[in-house]
Amino acid sequence: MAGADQSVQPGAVPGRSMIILYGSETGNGEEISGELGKMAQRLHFQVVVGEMDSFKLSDLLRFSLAIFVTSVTGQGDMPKNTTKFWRNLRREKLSRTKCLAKLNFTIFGLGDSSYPKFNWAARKLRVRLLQLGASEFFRAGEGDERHDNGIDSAYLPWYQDLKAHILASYPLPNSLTPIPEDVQLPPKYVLRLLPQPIQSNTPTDDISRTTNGDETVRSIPDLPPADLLPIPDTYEANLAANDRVTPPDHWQDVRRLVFDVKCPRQAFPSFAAGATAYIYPKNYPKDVQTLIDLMCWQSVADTPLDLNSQLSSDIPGSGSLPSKVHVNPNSTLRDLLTHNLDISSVPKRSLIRQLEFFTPEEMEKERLRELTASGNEQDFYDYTSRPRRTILEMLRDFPNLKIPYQHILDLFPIIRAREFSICNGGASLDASPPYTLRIELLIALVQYRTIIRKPRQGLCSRYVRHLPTGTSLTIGFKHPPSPILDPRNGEHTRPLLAVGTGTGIAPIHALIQDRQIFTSPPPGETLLFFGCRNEKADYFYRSEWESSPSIQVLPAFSRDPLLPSEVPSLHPSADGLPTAPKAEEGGGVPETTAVTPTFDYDAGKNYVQHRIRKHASQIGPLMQRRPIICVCGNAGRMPISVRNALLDALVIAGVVDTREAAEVWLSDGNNATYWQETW
Ligand SMILES: Cc1cc2nc3c(=O)[nH]c(=O)nc-3n(C[C@H](O)[C@H](O)[C@H](O)COP(=O)(O)O)c2cc1C
Repeated sequence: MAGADQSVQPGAVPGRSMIILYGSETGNGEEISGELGKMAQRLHFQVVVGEMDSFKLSDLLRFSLAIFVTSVTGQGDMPKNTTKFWRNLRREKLSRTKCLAKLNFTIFGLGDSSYPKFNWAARKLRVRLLQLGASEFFRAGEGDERHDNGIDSAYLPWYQDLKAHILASYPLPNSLTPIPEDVQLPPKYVLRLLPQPIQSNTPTDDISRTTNGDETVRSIPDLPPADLLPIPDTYEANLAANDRVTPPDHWQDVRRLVFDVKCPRQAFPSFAAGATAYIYPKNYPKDVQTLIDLMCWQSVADTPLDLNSQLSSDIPGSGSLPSKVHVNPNSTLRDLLTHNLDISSVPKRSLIRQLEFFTPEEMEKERLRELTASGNEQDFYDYTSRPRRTILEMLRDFPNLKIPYQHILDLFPIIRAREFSICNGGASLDASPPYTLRIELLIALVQYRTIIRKPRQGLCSRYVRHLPTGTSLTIGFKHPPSPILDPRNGEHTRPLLAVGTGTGIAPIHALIQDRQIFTSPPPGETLLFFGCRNEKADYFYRSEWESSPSIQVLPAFSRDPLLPSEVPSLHPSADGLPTAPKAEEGGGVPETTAVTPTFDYDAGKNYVQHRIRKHASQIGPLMQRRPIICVCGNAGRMPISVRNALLDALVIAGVVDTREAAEVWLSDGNNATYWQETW
């Protein structure tokens, strides 16, 4: 086993223990927690890393230090895998105690500053821990996805400072020094083969063997196998439609997927607009075979693995496998690589750091070290994220690197479920028996050329592209922490001010259909700003909007030629705004001198924010009737530009006098509900 002799059992110093708890939706927080865990091991801590929900409050007090890492989801909400922990922490009866007085903690938050509630999860958690008497042993850190280098911009310096602080404040005994980076830590999970070769559960008609002289040649199927994995809280779904909704010559392939699901109806309540469905993509058999050949795993690839024995004793409750790895009985290495391990994701720093132990070649070791060295962030970015290089491609660049199959669970990331907003609601959720639920998704397939001119497809996009109708797959649902529409309170009569771009129209469409169920009293009016590229290519649901009298749509086609009358100018007062009567003339729309227009990156273009400013006088009265405001679509600059435009609209329409007052007005839940879902 290459490099295994360098492995050292880190001698944890008695009384030197650390717990790292994370809340994470898409894996960024989990990745950071893993890195912090390795740092703690090198500093001779006995360390435990796990999701917040896998711990009890009392567990915390058994450790000398605790590090919390959490991202944010929804509208400033805690991630799903913190729900139980957070509920316990917030119990009323704890408020009168200092029950965490013995806890020394620090916290790192992951967020996106385009959301109004930036890093709220970490901030809320920190405040509560302090309320309960815990001490902060090191300053809190906050990462921002919007920064040029994403979360790393704040995380990397925070990590370095934290390490130095721990070494200074919790010094090692004189006899010990930190375990150097070039010494391999023992793996957390070690795979073994089952002693008796049993037939793999991979269908033999999928992978047939033919004999070519002495050699056995595997014929590799084109598409991933259809076997379903035993994933808790998921349901079997039948793919009823997989239609391209953009014209074949349009740059983007957008699919409408329809699933018929057999699930207890309470698993998907009515009025669930804002809910998402998640599906698990799979790797393509050819890629899996390439990796097997590269790593010389041919002789073990199809032998069932012993997945029932204790592979890890590290994480309480994790059992034998990492909690997110779901397997069928008698699974093989090939099965794990097909269904569970994300070999086509961009390699993370933690993976690259470990790879040097599996190549005997000094040049390769050096290059791997160089990539993750402090100060080399640009090189790392240029090699990994910029060209969207995959793990498989990276391994090809290091021909002497051979990973022992036993270590793969420790190295490769786990394939995560991909989450999509459900785009239907109301009566359209009813399915014909034997199914109980019909849901629809609108998915833009990810395909592009990178700077190294390689065509790229997202793992899920590639999986969905060729998925035939009639395929059974595993599907799960997530509901927003609080419903957008609460039918008990007559919420449907509130006006809806929706801003959607591209497939961001999905949750808005679901909400509109949910509202249409009501007839007496009927739903409130809907004003929809919809942004897309071309009127003829990606104006989703156009016919529905046009045939519905209670919905007014104001589309912005960013790539279609603008009519001269529509060319937005830089100043909002000249931005095609209707000439407003003076306030004293009874028109209620004041002069616009108080407005500070935001000269966005998009000046001179035709985006939703321009439409919003242009139609400010229409938005004003609607704002005064406690609207539900939904902003959905691409993350990036859109959500901020839209919020700025809405603030301008409040001033232009005379609802408030200044931008500052508009900020206060829009943040007050009594005036409007602001619901943002951008990705
Ligand atoms: C649906 C959704 C909602 C989000 N809501 C917020 C939010 O309210 N505030 C914030 O600061 N970041 C928000 N984010 C950004 C995430 O916190 C950020 O992308 C983070 O890196 C995700 O880390 P994770 O992979 O560990 O979940 C949101 C992201 C998504 C996809």
